[in-house]
Amino acid sequence: MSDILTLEHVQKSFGTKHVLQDLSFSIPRGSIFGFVGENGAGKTTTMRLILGLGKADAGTILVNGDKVRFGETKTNRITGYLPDVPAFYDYMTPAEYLRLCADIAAVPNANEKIDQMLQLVGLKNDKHRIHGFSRGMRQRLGIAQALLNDPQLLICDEPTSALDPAGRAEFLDLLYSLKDKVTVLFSTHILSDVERISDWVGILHDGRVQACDTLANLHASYGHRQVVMTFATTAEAQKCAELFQGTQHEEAVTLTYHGEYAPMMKSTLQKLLAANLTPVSLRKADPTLDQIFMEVIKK
Ligand SMILES: Nc1ncnc2c1ncn2[C@@H]1O[C@H](COP(=O)(O)OP(=O)(O)OP(=O)(O)O)[C@@H](O)[C@H]1O
Repeated sequence: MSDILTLEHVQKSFGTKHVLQDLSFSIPRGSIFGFVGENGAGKTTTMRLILGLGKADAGTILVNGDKVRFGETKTNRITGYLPDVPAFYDYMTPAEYLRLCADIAAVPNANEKIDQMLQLVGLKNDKHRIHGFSRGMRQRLGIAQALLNDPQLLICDEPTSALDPAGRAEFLDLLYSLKDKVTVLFSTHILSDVERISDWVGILHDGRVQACDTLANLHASYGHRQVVMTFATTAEAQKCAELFQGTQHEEAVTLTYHGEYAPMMKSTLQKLLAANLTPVSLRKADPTLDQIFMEVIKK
């Protein structure tokens, strides 16, 4: 089976508010899946349903082929969870805290495992207590805790939103380093984080996953692919803009294209040579995930 998680026609309302209207998507095993949506789109609600912490009004959720049932924790044996604001006993050292979690979850070879996890997330096994930890260190301790039971699926709810840029970069590198060990589902509204480490993306909007694909396929299906050329003179830029029906701004010309870059650029360069036009710079400008996101949610 290639999908670690499948949601089919999941619905969830709070009173009259239909948060999840018809949610269907799957997460391929081994991927780093970026679950994106605006604030209030329903990302946390979805994660709580996957963990059996909330009750869906309709639909099916399968983790590793097993049905998730509200209040039952069977599927959580293979799931690790990092909540948006992880809570710890601040008076403990990280090793003491992990020891407590390992005891509760009956993790075998706990001492060895705790050392491994602390090393993995870059925390020291020393006397420092959690209350002095930065947010980034807390997130990393949260990952160590979530990985204690060797999960197959790691779920992280907005793990980077409270971190500064350096802490975010560090945390994303850590998530990326887990790629061969565990499938990662992480929610965020920071699209550059998704571009940085995800290979799959699901875009949640209006209670549905509106697009779910590899990042590469989303780039191929949405947005305008563009090439920006600059010339030494505006006269040359104007000639180029006329030749390719591009958009000119002073010495720069933007060309929009469809399909593959290489064949398009070969024929563009041939036409430029034939017209005796020599760009002084040439830049491929593919759409960002922000642009793709805006296009998907406006559909
Ligand atoms: N227990 C609840 N009772 C009532 N409304 C709720 C409850 N939980 C969530 N909601 C509402 O459901 C909607 C989706 O919330 P959710 O926290 O899932 O969104 P989110 O995508 O995680 O947003 P954020 O990025 O702000 O965390 C919000 O409008 C929220 O107010």
